[in-house]
Amino acid sequence: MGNNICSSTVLTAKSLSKSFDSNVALKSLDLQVSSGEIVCLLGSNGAGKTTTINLFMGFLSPDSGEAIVNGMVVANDPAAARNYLGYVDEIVTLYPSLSGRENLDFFHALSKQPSLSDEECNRILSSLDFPMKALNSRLSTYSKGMRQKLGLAIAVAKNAKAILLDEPLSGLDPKAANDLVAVLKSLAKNGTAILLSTHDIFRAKSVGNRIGIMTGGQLVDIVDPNTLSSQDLEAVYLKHIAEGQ
Ligand SMILES: Nc1ncnc2c1ncn2[C@@H]1O[C@H](COP(=O)(O)OP(=O)(O)OP(=O)(O)O)[C@@H](O)[C@H]1O
Repeated sequence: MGNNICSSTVLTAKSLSKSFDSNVALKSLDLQVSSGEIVCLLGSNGAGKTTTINLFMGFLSPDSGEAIVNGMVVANDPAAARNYLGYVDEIVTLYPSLSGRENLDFFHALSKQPSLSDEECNRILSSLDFPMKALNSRLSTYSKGMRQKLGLAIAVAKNAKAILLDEPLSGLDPKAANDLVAVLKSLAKNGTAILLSTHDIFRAKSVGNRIGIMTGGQLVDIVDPNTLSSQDLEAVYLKHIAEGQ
């Protein structure tokens, strides 16, 4: 992990399973993500990545097993578990007619924190390399990369122990994707645990400390990207996908 933060487990999945009728979306997932660590879930459509994130967020209840956040079983009190979490989904669901600052203040208030001073707001947004001149513009004028940074700012402002991102790289241009990777690395360096889903093998390699490969609702492999070239990682991924079909 290469930082001085004492690492501890923030996210744990224990034999976590979820089906929708007869469709097994997630089968007996065991996974841990520690403070300061970035874990990428890589898998094709329908592999179970979003279901995993939704179970950690408490948006879904498991059929069996447990999603645990900072020692709390999420299903016992999803709202309390979410106090420790930041969440950035693919479309970054924020209020389009409010400004960036108004969105930040609104979501910050929902997490029952004291209001953010201008100084704190500037410090957080600058650390995420957010273009400050856009802060008072309506969200509907923001690019996806800017909305993601605002979503991350909401997480940072509430001191989230873990941030979960569902497909954050899809639809980003290469510079915005590079920016996001840099921001996520810097958040992890400061001790945040990060779990993200992606289809992008090469970005997963550049951002992840570990890469979990999922197919058909199962975590079939966890690889250390530092031990593999991009080509080898792609070959391992494609082999698992072929075996899962
Ligand atoms: N709310 C739901 N109702 C019914 N089936 C669902 C629901 N959510 C997910 N599924 C099914 O569960 C399986 C896993 O879906 P999931 O969204 O977790 O996959 P994913 O890896 O995130 O895929 P993608 O890359 O396409 O987002 C799929 O077969 C999907 O159709």
